[in-house]
Amino acid sequence: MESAQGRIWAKKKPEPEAGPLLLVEGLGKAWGARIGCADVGFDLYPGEVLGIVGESGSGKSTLLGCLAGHLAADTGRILYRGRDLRAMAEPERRHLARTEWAFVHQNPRDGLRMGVTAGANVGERLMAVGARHYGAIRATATDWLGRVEIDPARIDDRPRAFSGGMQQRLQIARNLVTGPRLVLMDEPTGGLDVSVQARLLDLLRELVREMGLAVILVTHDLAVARLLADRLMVMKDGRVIEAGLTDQVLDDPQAAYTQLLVSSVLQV
Ligand SMILES: Nc1ncnc2c1ncn2[C@@H]1O[C@H](COP(=O)(O)OP(=O)(O)OP(=O)(O)O)[C@@H](O)[C@H]1O
Repeated sequence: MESAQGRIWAKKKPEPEAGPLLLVEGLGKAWGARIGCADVGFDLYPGEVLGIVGESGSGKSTLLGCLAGHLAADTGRILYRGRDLRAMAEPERRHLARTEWAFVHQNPRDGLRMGVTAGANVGERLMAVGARHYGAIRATATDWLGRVEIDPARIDDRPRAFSGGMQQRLQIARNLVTGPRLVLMDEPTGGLDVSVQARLLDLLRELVREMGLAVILVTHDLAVARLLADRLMVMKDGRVIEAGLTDQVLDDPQAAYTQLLVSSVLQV
């Protein structure tokens, strides 16, 4: 997308759509005799943030991996804008992942190319969706570094010269620059100092709102879920045991397990 100024803009508000962006039904994956996740179902509308919480081993990563196509589910349907991802040919799915989806890893090293500059980390995503004009790509990368509060003067530095918080912000810029509709996030603030986490959460909240992103956010941190998520799904032993509006689930949990989770009796 090129504006009159020759810049590439990624601030894309999704046009209103009738149905959910994502509709998941009966999703399951076993690891041998062990349940990874089972019978998971939910919907997600444009602009909505769905938090997935639960203790370690409850199936959050397995579910996210199945949604992202990193893992092959055994059962169920994943309908993205009405099309079943599990029935989609791999090249088409990859194209979708590149153009409409994004994945923010807990460890920025998993989502960045550490051997190339910050500018190239952002710019190569634009090139992957067809941008070719070097000046426009660099201008957009510069804009995005500013948006994620990295000094644009550091555009030619490699990510390994950045702090953990800066690396995570760079990973976010790399993911959002192409204006995806759906972003999967796996513990995006995990492993960061509390003060760094707080600023990153503010930044994520602003970007999600401004870009109208739909987000699936896996976190074990209920404070993070409270800040970012509109709705919550609580998982235990691979199954969804409670779901609802975030405030409802956290302030008035129905399942005994959620009550324990909220009262922090459980170590999550
Ligand atoms: N690669 C694997 N091989 C075998 N079993 C696995 C594998 N990955 C996950 N599991 C099992 O699947 C179940 C769900 O694990 P999963 O990692 O999805 O939970 P989680 O909620 O993401 O945990 P955490 O918060 O610790 O990442 C667990 O019983 C786990 O032992």
